[in-house]
Formats: sequence, structure tokens, C-alpha cells
Amino acid sequence: MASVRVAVRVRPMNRREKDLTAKCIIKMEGNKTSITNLKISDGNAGEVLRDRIKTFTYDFSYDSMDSKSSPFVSQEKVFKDLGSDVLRAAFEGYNACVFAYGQTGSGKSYTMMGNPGDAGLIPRFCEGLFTRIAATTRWDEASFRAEVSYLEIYNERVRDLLRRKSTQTYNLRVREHPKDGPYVEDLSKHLVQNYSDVEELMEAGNINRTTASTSMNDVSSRSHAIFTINFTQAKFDSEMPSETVSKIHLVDLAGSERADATGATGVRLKEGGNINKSLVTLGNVISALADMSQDGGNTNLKKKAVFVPYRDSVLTWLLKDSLGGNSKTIMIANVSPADVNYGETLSTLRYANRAKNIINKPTINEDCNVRLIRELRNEIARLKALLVQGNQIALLDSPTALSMEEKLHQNEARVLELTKEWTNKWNETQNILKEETLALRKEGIGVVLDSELPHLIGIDDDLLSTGIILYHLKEGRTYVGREDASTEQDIILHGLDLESEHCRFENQNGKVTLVPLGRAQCSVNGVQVTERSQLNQGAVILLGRTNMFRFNHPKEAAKLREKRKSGVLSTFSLSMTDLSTSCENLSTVMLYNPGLFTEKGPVFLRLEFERQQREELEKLELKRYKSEKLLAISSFFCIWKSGFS
Ligand SMILES: Nc1ncnc2c1ncn2[C@@H]1O[C@H](COP(=O)(O)OP(=O)(O)OP(=O)(O)O)[C@@H](O)[C@H]1O
Repeated sequence: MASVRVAVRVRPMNRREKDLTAKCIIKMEGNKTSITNLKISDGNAGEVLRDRIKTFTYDFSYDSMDSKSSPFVSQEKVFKDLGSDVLRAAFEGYNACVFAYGQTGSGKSYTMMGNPGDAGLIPRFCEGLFTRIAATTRWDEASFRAEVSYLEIYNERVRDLLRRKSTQTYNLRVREHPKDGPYVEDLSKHLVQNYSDVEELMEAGNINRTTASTSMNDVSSRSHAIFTINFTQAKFDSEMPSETVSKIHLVDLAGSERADATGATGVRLKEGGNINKSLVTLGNVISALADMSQDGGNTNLKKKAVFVPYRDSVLTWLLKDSLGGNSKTIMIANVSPADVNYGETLSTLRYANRAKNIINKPTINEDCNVRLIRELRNEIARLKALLVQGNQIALLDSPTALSMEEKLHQNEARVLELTKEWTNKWNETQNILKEETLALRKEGIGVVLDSELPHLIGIDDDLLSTGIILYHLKEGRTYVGREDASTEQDIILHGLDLESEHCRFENQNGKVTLVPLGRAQCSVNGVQVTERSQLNQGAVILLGRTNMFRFNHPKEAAKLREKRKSGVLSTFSLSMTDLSTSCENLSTVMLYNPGLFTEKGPVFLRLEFERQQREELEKLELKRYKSEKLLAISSFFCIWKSGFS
């Protein structure tokens, strides 16, 4: 059990407030924050005077009004107090959430994201995460995996701020997973290997948010932004595998005045976006949770189940765990120091005061396979203890002791096997993803494997194979041949007409060529090649009779895409590099290339051509399975999560 921790932060006077010669009404001392109502004169006494100054106590009260004053609290101090707690929670395997609440212009985005050269909590947290990962991996103590997503909720609709091709920007569906709870369907998740990866994504997401705000009139003050990091950590703890997964939500809420439904009439009501359903519901959820914890001591009320309206809004539904659930949560209430904002500031302070009462139930999120190993180990220890006891009272020969011993051995073997499997899968995944040239991301229901280097993708003719194979063609030579070749081959293949030393690929300064060796059968886009030939993006390569590949050259493809965008590249010239056209070409080329089949005469040529065409059709059919295969990749990379269940 842990209460939601609450911090209040007051920003400097802004230009508008200074122009209005506004007076400062906020005072902070230790963890106390006081607000003065200047409309009540300090000449009054008793009750009335008490109403003039209201004081609240929070976990932290941050005075950031004047950088030259001594109590001034910098971005760094806020991170040290709050951000480092979130970091600790992530490495311990807890979920965590920080949300910034306050009226428009009160400093929420400044606190969460910060300004250039004055980073806020989110960038500092991410930088801290990778600094700690680097320190830990240097000693080989653990392995990590971090994924980032960034979304915006505007008018109860969810938008992915990191979707590369932003065709479907708004209206992603919120669904509920039976075990993991509410989630956004189709939200892109991006694997990040270092802080600069995160920086790039943050920047792209923030630009997306700002671009939308210019066309939608001040969207940022009306929308909620949720930056989420899914963080997995695997290590051996006293020879015991340990794998934890934590979800960290960092939330910049809409301006809190949007929650004020009472003052909304006429134009404001019609404007819809002004009254923020998510914020109204957040208030109701906080109230219900606060009531629940306060009524906890009252035995009569304890029995009455308090209804918490999580499902009434997208925000509260997505943050269900962070509010009263499995998470270590921090609320930062941002306020203005000026008397002109008295009403909004007092309401924020009250709101924050209420949030203090929310009790969460954070637990370490342990991977279920690792939990199984731990449980089996405990069972082994118990059986061993029982056997020792049995020994002492000379029961060892009894059938009970024997079956116990059998069970013990079974369990030990299972633990050994599970631990080995777990270690292999995790290491394998980590090694693949450590390759700087490879990145995995979700797009829609698919998984996209991005590679920077030229590569071959296997187009497998075995209908039962479900994995996708990718061979990088690194700078220099890559040899292809059979396992029984006298020299070591980089890519080992087998199949009809495959020579033991078949061919080599040469990648020199970004130019990739195929060099057949001896009389080896190699064809590019259906044309047999006997000499060195340069490969272009999208080429279909056939080695022997059965090993077919699609050649990808990411840099060339990027250039072609640019040309296509600017109209320099015609559809015709592009079609020459396109896979499907290449396959069609292949059949045509075969018809006009009798050299391929000279020994057996024209009938054989026709039959052979028909057979080849059938094969091509099958291969094209295989392309239809491509998306299923991509999903198979996803299961390959995620197998460590579900492999044992
Ligand atoms: N503690 C602070 N120190 C210095 N400048 C600040 C501070 N807090 C806020 N500001 C400045 O005040 C302005 C408004 O802050 P910010 O954009 O963070 O408000 P907001 O609450 O996120 O507003 P909105 O709801 O419109 O998104 C910005 O120019 C920001 O740089």
C-alpha cells in the first residue's frame, strides 16, 4: 500500500500577470503551501481572517518563482526528488506514473518536458534510465529492453503521436486485455537502445502535437499527452532468474479550467472541447478513491462498495492502474503565483489535497515464467527438507520417500530446463536487437523490422516454414554455399542445384554486386547471370532452383522514395525495381531465354516453363502469407514472454 505522493509547484509571474501588476499570493515554507485571498482585508479578525490565508501540506512544495531567490527549486531538484523515485521504481519492477495537473499556462509542460537547455522530468528520466542501464550492463549484471509510445487524448479520441505514416491519426480504440488491463489498440511502440533514440521520438511526438495545435486552436491546453515507457529487466539474482516488467506513464494533462463544467454555458458548451470529459472524470475518480480510503476506518461504510467511474473517460480508463491500482504514482500540481488566478489556484490546491488520500497497491511485476521457476525451486527446497527429516527417522526406503525423491529429481530437471530456455531466449533476443543496424517496431497489427544495411529476405518455398530470414550484406564480401564447402560460408543454404561454393555478394561503398562462382546457377529478376552483376532495390534473386530472395537496399530505397515524392521517378522506372513486376518479368524472361534449357528441346522447354510458372504462382501466393510471417517474427521476438506458458 502506498499513498499517491503530491507535489505543488509555483512558476514565475508571466508577462501578462506582470502587465496587470498582479500580486503574489502564494507562499511556501517547508512542505506547506499557503494562498492568500486579497479580497479579504487583513484588518479582519477571527473566522474571516482565517479565510484570508489557507494553508495546505503536501509531500513537496516547490517554489520556482524567482531563480535568484534562495528557496528556488530548479528542474534538477524536481528530478532529484521525484524523477529518481520513478527510476528506482522502474528498476525494482514497479509500475509508476507522474501526472502534471493545473490551469493552462501554469507550467505543466515545462515541468514534464521542459524547455531547450532546461530539460524537464521526462527527458531527465529517460537519460537517467539509459545511464543506469549502461552502468549495469558494463558489469554484465543484467539485460534490458525499453519501448516507448506517445499518445494524445483530445475530445475523448486517442491519437498516436509517433505513427510514422500518419494516415490514421485520430480515433484509436481503447480495449481491455484480460490480464494486462486497458490498452490502446494499434498504438505504435518503439524499441529504444539509447537516450538519443528517445530524444528523436520525443521531438517527433512534440512536433506532431504542436502541428496539430496550430490547426486546432490551442490543442495542447485541451489535450492530454501520455508518454509511456515499457521497461523490461532480466538478470540472475543469486543464480535465480529474475525478469520484471514496468510500465511508466508520464502525463501532461489538459488545462484544469476545462474541468469546470459548472460555468459552461452557451458558446462554451457548444464548443465541446472546452469541457474536458476526461478531466471531469479524473476529478470524480480522485474523489471516489479519496472517499474510499478515508472511509476505510469506518466499519459501517467499509462494506459499502464505492463506485469508481474509471470507464467514464478515456484518460481515467487508460490510467486505471495509476489511480488506486498497481502503481507508484506522483501528482504534480502546477500553479500561478498571481492574485488574478486566485480561483483556479485554490481549486488546484484543493484537488491536490484530495489526491493525497488515494491509496495505491503497487506490486513488483514479475514475469510468469520466472515466477514458475521460483515456485518450483521453493518446492524443491521443501521436498529436500522433508527428505532430510525422513532420513532422520529412517524412512528412506519407504515408498513415500521414493516418490518424493522422484518428484524432487523431476522438479530439479524442470527448473534446469526452464532456466536454460529462459536464458537462451533472452540472450538471443538481446543479441539480435543489440545489432545497431536492426530495429523492430509495431505498425498496426504488423511488426516491422527495419534494417539500415543492404540485406536479403528469404522467400521460402516451404509452405510449412513460418519464420522470416534476413541476411545482412555487410561491407566487404559475403560468401554463399553449402555446409560441406571446404571454406567457411557466411550464408549456408541447401537445395536443388546449389553448389558447395555457390556465389558471393560484394558490398563496396554501398554498391552491391552478385558474383556467381564457377557454373553456379544464379539469376536476377529471372535472368540468369554468369558474371558479376549489380543489384538494385527490390531485385529477386534465385540461387540454384529453390533459394529465392528479395534484395533490399534501404539507402537506395530511401532515395527512390524521395524521387517518387518529388515526381522525378516515373511509375514505369519504379516498377522495374518492384518485387511483383520482377516476378512477372521472371516468367516472361524464361520464355525468351531458351539458353536456360537448351539440352532438352522445345517440349521440355514448354513443360519446364509451365512448371516454373506454377512455381512462380506459388511464390506469389506465398507473398500473401507475408503478413502472417511478420507476425511470426513478433512471436519469435516475444517468445521469451510466452514461451513457457
Ligand atoms: N518553473 C518555471 N520556470 C520558468 N518558466 C516557467 C516555469 N513554469 C512555466 N514556465 C513558463 O511558463 C509558460 C507556460 O508554461 P507551460 O507551457 O508549461 O504551461 P502549461 O500548464 O503546460 O500550459 P498548457 O495547459 O497550455 O499546456 C512557458 O513559457 C514556460 O516556459
